[in-house]
Amino acid sequence: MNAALTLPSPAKLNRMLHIVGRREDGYHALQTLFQFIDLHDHLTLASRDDGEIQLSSDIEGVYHDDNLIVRAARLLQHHSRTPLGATLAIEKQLPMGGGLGGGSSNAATTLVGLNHLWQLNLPFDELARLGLQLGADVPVFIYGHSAWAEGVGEQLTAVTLDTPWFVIIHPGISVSTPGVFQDPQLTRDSRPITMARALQGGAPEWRNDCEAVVKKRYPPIAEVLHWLAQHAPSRLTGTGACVFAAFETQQSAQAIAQLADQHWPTWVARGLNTSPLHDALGRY
Ligand SMILES: C[C@@](CO)(OP(=O)(O)O)[C@H](O)COP(=O)(O)OP(=O)(O)OC[C@H]1O[C@@H](n2ccc(N)nc2=O)[C@H](O)[C@@H]1O
Ligand SMILES: Nc1ncnc2c1ncn2[C@@H]1O[C@H](COP(=O)(O)OP(=O)(O)O)[C@@H](O)[C@H]1O
Repeated sequence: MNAALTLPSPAKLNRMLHIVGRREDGYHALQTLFQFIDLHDHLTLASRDDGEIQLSSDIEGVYHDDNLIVRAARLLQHHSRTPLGATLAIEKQLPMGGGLGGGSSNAATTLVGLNHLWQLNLPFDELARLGLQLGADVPVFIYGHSAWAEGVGEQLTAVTLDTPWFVIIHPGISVSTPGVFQDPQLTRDSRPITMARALQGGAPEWRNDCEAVVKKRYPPIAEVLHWLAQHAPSRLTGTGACVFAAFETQQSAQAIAQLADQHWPTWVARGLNTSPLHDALGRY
């Protein structure tokens, strides 16, 4: 194996998420604010000359060929027609299917990392277009900046958000994203707002339109939202299952996290405006 790159693959939060329509293909038009947090997986990538793509570490419950890391590597290999392959290893910290975007982030880190390792020099726009084939949230992880997103999340405008400390709680169950989007009771007609309005923050704009349906379908998530709301405004990220609240200081976040941790897996993480992936890549 040639020299390896080890890169972080961070999580995101949806600070707010509105559903403003439904497209003809059944996908929903969103307005959302994405922010990265300093919680991440680690992906190690090494180039190989035989053209093989191998993920050397398994993720429980995900077949090798279905893994977004493998799919992203194969997609880039095919697109660029490189004769090179890669050996990849993932050290997973982020819970799967928790609304933290771990799978999309892994795909983005793979695309950005292999673009560097294989010396393809493809621009981020091209990687983002490729990444969108793998998941709606991949492009934001490619560009690596907090963003206002529209469409299905692919129309991105970089923004600068406040960077509080977040308490993030996993209610211990997984949410079916298609189930939430198919629910007849889902709010899908929120009035579109401007980015400027969204950036003013605060209620009523900083809400997640998936929350009502998710609470109805998954009582344990309703319980966590209710518990956390006793301490600070609590919100769902993406379609869940994770729930978060923002705190001004690390100490205040840690105090609440200690209480939550007695019942549910809990993390304290700082909000970021640039992705740790891009910070790390700059060091290579
Ligand atoms: C809504 C978000 C916000 O970040 O939720 P999270 O996945 O992060 O929780 C994402 O954009 C989700 O993106 P992603 O996770 O890639 O969604 P997919 O797996 O492609 O979607 C699963 C299914 O949900 C529905 N779906 C998804 C996204 C969307 N904008 N409209 C939809 O209707 C579609 O039925 C789709 O087949
Ligand atoms: N490398 C990967 N990491 C996480 N999930 C993956 C990966 N590859 C495929 N998946 C699949 O994608 C699903 C969504 O994962 P994830 O992106 O973590 O959740 P979410 O979209 O809720 O934030 C997982 O349940 C898993 O089946």
